[in-house]
Amino acid sequence: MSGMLASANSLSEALLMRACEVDIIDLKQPAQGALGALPVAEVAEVVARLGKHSVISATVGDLPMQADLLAAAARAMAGTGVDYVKIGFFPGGDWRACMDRLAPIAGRHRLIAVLFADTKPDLTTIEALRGAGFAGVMLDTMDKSLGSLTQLLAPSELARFTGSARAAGMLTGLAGSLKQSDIQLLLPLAADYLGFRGALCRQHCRTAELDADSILRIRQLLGEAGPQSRPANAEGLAARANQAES
Ligand SMILES: O=C[C@H](O)COP(=O)(O)O
Repeated sequence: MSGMLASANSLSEALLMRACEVDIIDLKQPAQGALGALPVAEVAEVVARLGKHSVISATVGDLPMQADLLAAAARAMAGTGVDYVKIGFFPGGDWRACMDRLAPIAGRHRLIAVLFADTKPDLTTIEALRGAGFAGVMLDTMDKSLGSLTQLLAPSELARFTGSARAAGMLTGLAGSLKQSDIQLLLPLAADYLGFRGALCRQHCRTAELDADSILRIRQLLGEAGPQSRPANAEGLAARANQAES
């Protein structure tokens, strides 16, 4: 069984995600890239409003692989109190130096490394990430125009990724323009979570408005995770969101 990570770009989107009972509310600004960041103050506000009852992650942005820059961004985002800080490992730069610089932060906060399937990452990186103290590793896509993760990598390659991450004792996540139809294919891989943004939005456009029915449908396809009954449609959801607000 895999949980559902859903990317939200504001407090109001995060409240909707909570009402839909997603497992991880992932704070990011999709308009600013694959891992576009929200301002630290906005993330802190969402954590203050939802943090007690929700698991929250946040991205640090599409940053170049410069150790000092990444460490400062990770430290600032971790300071908001989010449960997980997601850090993209983009092509170029010195990954080893970045991991070394992030290791002391990983000792105090849960860091998730994001590798990009469309850059053909070397899976031996997973072992190095574990050594640096990262809590998890996720596979996503950098160029959203290339199609979904399942179009870029064969099931055997995805299984090699989730298997390596699990063997390293790390949390595993899969994402990258995933569609509802990808879920059945990915569930046997038993990643800890599947991540979504585009598929939760109108016209499957990751910068567009969220579509509550799509969120609920994906939640349903991933199986019942929470103890409460889940609203079945957008009207039930609106009632739940209003309760959450009050
Ligand atoms: O972390 C998950 C991502 O936000 C996935 O975004 P996407 O479905 O638009 O590729």
